Amino acid sequence: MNEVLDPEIVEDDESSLRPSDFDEYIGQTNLKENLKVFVGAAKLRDESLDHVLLYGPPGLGKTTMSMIIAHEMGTHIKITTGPSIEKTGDLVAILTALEPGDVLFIDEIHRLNKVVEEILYPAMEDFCIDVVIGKEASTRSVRIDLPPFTLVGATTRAGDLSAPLRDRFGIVSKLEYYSEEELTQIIDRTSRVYNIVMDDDAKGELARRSRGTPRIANRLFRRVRDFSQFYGDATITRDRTIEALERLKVDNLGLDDVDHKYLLGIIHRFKGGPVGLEAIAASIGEEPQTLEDVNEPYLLQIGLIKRTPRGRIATAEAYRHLNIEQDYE
Ligand SMILES: Nc1ncnc2c1ncn2[C@@H]1O[C@H](COP(=O)(O)OP(=O)(O)OP(=O)(O)O)[C@@H](O)[C@H]1O
Repeated sequence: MNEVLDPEIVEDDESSLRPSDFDEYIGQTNLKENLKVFVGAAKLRDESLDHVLLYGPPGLGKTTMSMIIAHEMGTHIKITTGPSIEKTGDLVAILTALEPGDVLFIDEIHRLNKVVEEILYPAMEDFCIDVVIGKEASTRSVRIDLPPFTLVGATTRAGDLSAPLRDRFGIVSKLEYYSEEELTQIIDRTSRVYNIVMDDDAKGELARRSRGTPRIANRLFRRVRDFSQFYGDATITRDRTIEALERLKVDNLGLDDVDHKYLLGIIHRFKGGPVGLEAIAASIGEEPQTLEDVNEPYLLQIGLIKRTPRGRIATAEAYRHLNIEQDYE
């Protein structure tokens, strides 16, 4: 059973697409194969799994993987987010309601406030918490034992985690962007779940334009399906896929409007860089944090930008992709 503790988290259309066990989870092979061993060994010892930290760009399957861990361990998962745990009392309430072996998933764990975070240290290490009760002169600290549980923390910014918190995770793993082939398999699975026929080359085209990210592949799949159904196609073809994606302003590398604004900003306003993130963000009216977490990792991965100590640079590849002549001075 999944229990969502944060009212801001909405179980959307995505939930029907989530793979439920290791075998259905496509890609992230290294992480998956290692977790199979750790889960299997914990089950043999009849213990809870050690705490797991998953980091990497959004939409790569951190939440999905934490649900699979709970499923494979034969336990329940409670889902919440760092910013929604405002007071120590909120966390104490969550921890004391856990059943033995439960998985507690905290998304955006880097956004936990310091005081709340400190409660987690003994909870993770010794399965206990110290709670202060009473008022003024009569305050005393009471130790509450917790059942053994597994904390799965997810973050897009592992670097923002404090060292004491990071060190308490026994398993730390980065999720990588998916290859075109893996995304094609994910799209194939999505088309079967939705019972929609899609040509193989249409799947390949969609995979190429999904920025290595399953969540984007599934979102774009739904939009392409809209176009195809609206125009009465029996199957989704490559031509329809390209037409739909062009209308959604997703180019042949999967770059969207914001990526284009970002690259054109560096090239036209800052002569190709180097330029600091804050300056680019201000010049195009976007949030620096979103650019850093969402846009830049993919642009770096496909080699359109470089990060140097003096700032971001648009590479020759970026000029070629945007069809702009590079002006060497
Ligand atoms: N390996 C995978 N195989 C098949 N589908 C996947 C896989 N990983 C993710 N998905 C699909 O992508 C969607 C997004 O995944 P998920 O919500 O787990 O990402 P996330 O990394 O937790 O993102 P965020 O941190 O932004 O919440 C899921 O609903 C699921 O349908």
